[in-house]
Amino acid sequence: MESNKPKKKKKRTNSKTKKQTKPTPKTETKQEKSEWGKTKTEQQEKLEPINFQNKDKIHPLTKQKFSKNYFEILETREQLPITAQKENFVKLLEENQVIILTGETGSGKTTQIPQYILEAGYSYGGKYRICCTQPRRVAALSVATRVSEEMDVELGSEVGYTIRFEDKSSPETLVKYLTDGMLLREAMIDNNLSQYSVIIIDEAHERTISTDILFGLLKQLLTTTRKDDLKVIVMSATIEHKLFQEYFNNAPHLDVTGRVYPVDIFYLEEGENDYVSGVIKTSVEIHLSEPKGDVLIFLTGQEEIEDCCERLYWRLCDSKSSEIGEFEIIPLYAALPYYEQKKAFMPTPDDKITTLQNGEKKTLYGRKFIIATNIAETSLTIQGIVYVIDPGFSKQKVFDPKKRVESLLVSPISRASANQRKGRAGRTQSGKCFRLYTKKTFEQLERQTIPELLRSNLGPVLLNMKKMGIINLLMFDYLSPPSIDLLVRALETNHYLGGLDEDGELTELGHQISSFPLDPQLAKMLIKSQQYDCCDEILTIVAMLSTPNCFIRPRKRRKQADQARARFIDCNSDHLTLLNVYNEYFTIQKNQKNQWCKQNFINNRTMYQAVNIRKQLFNILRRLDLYRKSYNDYSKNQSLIELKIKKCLVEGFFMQTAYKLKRKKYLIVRDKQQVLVYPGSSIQFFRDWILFHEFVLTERNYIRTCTSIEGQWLVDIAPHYYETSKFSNGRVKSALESLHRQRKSAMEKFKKKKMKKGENATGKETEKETEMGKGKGKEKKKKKKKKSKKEKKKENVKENVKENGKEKEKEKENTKEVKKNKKKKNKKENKNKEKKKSGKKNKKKKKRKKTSGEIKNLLSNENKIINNDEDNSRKRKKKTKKKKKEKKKTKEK
Ligand SMILES: Nc1ncnc2c1ncn2[C@@H]1O[C@H](COP(=O)(O)OP(=O)(O)OP(=O)(O)O)[C@@H](O)[C@H]1O
Repeated sequence: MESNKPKKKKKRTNSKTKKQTKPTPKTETKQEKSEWGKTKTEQQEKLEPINFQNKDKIHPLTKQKFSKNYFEILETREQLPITAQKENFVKLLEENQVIILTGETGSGKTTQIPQYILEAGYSYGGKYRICCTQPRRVAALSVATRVSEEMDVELGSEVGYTIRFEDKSSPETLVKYLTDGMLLREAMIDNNLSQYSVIIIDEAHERTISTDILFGLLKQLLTTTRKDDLKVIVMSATIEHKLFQEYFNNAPHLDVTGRVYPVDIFYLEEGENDYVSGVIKTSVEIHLSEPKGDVLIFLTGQEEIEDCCERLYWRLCDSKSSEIGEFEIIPLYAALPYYEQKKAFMPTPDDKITTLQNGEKKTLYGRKFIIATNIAETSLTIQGIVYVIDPGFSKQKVFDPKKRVESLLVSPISRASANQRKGRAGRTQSGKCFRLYTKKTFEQLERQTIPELLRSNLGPVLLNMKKMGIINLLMFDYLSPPSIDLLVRALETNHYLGGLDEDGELTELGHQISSFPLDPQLAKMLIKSQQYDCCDEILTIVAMLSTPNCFIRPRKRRKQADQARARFIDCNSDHLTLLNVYNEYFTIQKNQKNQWCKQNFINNRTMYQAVNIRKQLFNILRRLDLYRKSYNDYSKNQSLIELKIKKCLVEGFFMQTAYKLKRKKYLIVRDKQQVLVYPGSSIQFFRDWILFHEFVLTERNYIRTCTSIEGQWLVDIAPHYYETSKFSNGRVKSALESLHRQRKSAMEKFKKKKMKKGENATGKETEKETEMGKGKGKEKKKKKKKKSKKEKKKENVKENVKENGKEKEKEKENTKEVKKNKKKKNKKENKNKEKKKSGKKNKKKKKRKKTSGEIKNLLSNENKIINNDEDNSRKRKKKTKKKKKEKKKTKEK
């Protein structure tokens, strides 16, 4: 991975073309033929080929001498099967707008095609870029690194990459590798993708949501705004090219045959039940008996990989053979930070030579075992990989639009995936692929992976599509159209969330949500956090939720791990437990963090990643002017902030709630699915209402990462979602009805108290009552508000908690009821007069008792906030006064 090329100290001076570094869209292009497949534009006549094989051996871009490394790599590049097709490809590109390119794994598509396009002049003297998408971050990064070496330039200059939370490109960049998700995000800002002259969609067989939406978007651009000056190439080793040819108006197909090194495939004779044990057994056999070469193993997820790493380590150590070669076991999955992922590309341990009992000398090979998810399945070349072990499974997203639940299921891979996995061997030398299933099983696998668009929750991507200017989502030209159910559900959830208005148009909130590379629920939580005065805490929680589980629970030390974890636990909330972990981690000194993680059974990598993500999210929040430092100090005022945090969680996740049936057994609110709280949850007090982050489908239905909430918050924060008319009869409906009733009476009482206070202040109680009843007291009320500072504060806090406009509705309802209950009120008011006489202190106590006893819901919590806020502000004022006095004294002295 690491470049052997000596690092340049000085920046090179740019050639003439370099002056036009910042790519700008070409606006004046005259088209001779606008028909697809055969276009020749004015631009194409202006192609400026770049000659990398000039006689002077001077680099055409850097204007420096080529390095030695360049020529060495050039030799291997020239042996790639794609080299024979170079001229053919360039000619096809000249004549067509779209090309479908297929070719064996390792034939040179990803690394060579962008270079051919650049050499042919499609950067138009540096005005345009060529980009190549990858479904995975690690692939984008490693391929960009390789191509920068092949082109003999620094990574980040002429060749760069952009992945989520990381951009290594510059205005000089001519060839850019980026994830398909990042290209989509770019399309949200620049709908025409005008900086690119050629867009390559690589690994098209993966059919990720982003790739599929890009297909539709590019097709639209090719017939409208970019019909004259954009070219698209669709590439893969394993696609059904005809499907793409038809979709892109009979675009030509170019197939690159042949590969450099062969790969032998081995199947099991009988199926393997426990594939992880199968992997360990095969790995040990390879290490003990196979010739030199590293091993790449495919498993389904982080936990499985970490577990397998540990088991394989002990199995190799316990190996009966007296001596074995050095070995290193390296995990590789998406959540690892880059410096950890890079270990997969580091050199293999050295061989050892041992003398056998009969005096013979034997070489014990050093070996690397890389245990990866399917992030290593496509585009990657890891030098030294000779053996691939493929158990035939991966985790796949499955969304049920009726139940509204998305889960990751361990499922059999497709034949296309199996061939990609095999293709990770035989890239720099010949290889072997051990499939831990029978040949018959292989033949029964699906040909292609089912497109993600057909089996995922489209909610997160929908706002992005809107932002890209796709007006009618139902009529969008999908390569494989998703079901109406999926689309309607996505529209509906975004509408409930407030991202889309009644007409399906993006709201201001929707625009803000789509600015975050997050699920809309998480983004909304972040946006709303300012309102609840807990930006810092929510930033941390969102960052922690965007990383894998931070708690480690090794098989042999589970008890110790659980004891260590207990320190962080919040008995009512997994979210707050995560916050506790992060807060403590943050206070630990940098050089002691690793040790602290070990002691506390916390995954250091996860924490490192959370810190990084938090920084990025903080920057976005600040850029949108939505960040406000949390006013209260969490460590000092925990219960108040916890309340605010929980309400803020409800702002994002009010659609993911459940109602208690039995202890750990809940019913998902809208969909009536019975679920259990995940066994590892921190929650110990199982309240009536619970909010969850994830639905996990294993042999049972679980909800994971939960927080106990007050039901009243749901009807207060999302009354539109919790309208009882939307629920069928049952427990949940009757619980909600009772919540709505409580809410009404709570508001009524709240109103009354407000009124009473006002009346007490002026001594004209009955007058106000009647005026309020008639709805004429607004102006007088405003004047009184000005008089009373305390009341003002209360209202500010209350406004924060309520949703826009809801308060007005509540007031209307209340004024109607005030009329009806006039007589009752008068009686109570008389009682209150008596209470006032009995002194202020008693009065306060009684009020608190009354509210806590009668209203367990929102109102009591609001009052708590108000009271706490008041107390805090009083304390603060006292403190500042004291400080001022002290300062004065010191000055006087
Ligand atoms: N980092 C690297 N180190 C050494 N050789 C490499 C590296 N990357 C690529 N190669 C060489 O370049 C060849 C072509 O790689 P490339 O990724 O372009 O193939 P591909 O056709 O796109 O394969 P796939 O379909 O698997 O993505 C590899 O087979 C390998 O020989």
